[in-house]
Amino acid sequence: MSQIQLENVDFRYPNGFLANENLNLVIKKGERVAIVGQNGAGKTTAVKLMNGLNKPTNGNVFVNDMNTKDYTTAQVAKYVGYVFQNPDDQIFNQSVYDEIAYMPRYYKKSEKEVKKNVDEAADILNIRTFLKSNPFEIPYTIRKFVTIAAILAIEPQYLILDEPTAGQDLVGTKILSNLLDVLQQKKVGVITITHDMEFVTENFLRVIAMANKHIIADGTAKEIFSRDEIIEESRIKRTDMGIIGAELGLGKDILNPAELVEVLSSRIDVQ
Ligand SMILES: Nc1ncnc2c1ncn2[C@@H]1O[C@H](COP(=O)(O)OP(=O)(O)OP(=O)(O)O)[C@@H](O)[C@H]1O
Repeated sequence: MSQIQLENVDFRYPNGFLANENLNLVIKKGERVAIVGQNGAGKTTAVKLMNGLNKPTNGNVFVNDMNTKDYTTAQVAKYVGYVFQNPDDQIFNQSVYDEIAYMPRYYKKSEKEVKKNVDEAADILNIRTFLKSNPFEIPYTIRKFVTIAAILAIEPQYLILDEPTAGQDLVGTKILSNLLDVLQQKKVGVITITHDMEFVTENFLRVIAMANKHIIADGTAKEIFSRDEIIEESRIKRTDMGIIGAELGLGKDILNPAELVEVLSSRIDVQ
């Protein structure tokens, strides 16, 4: 069965610090999930469990039918690709082309297939003009797209994005939204860690809120944002439209401008 499953998972770092406690979740093929929550809640630690970079110290993580404990990270990462929060932790090749080609070559694809993977991934991220560039000489935001393309080129079943919109302007954020649409068509699941609630409410139906090592809520964006105790405990912020809606007493689950306008116009009609 194609899914990621965390079953009673704890993760303790080698220094003894317990970063995740009793995590349980299932993410199905093609699902889009946003993981939100306070700094240090354990979000990055948790997603690294999903692609085998971290192995649970208690419980089990399954990717499809593979228990990650029994496989190398490279074997798991073929199915679940993780894009690092900081591109400089990921990039090490001297050209953008070689950086994107690295994993397909690692998996012993022919150069013809490698080129196809590189071109496709570069087109989705709008970075074809940079293929010959040295990745260390291009802007940070483009470097971030290079790292996403490098993981996309593996053709994973799931893509994990860690803070993808950080530092991106409107055009960059639109390229990311377009990426999500392309991945949806290809039935590739997407798991995003983000502090950008506008990005969450515009692109994600399912939201997992974390606080202090735990998953404290798992539901639709509407369910999560309408609950004050979840917002407070996970220290997330409602969207600007959500704040205005709540201040006006129009409810706590308004997510975007269209919903605010809809609620306001229905009130005006009634009067
Ligand atoms: N290698 C490590 N060794 C020990 N502790 C670590 C290590 N990496 C992270 N931690 C600790 O684990 C906790 C969870 O970190 P993690 O990066 O998973 O949080 P996060 O929710 O992703 O935070 P942020 O939003 O700030 O990125 C933090 O207290 C962090 O200091």
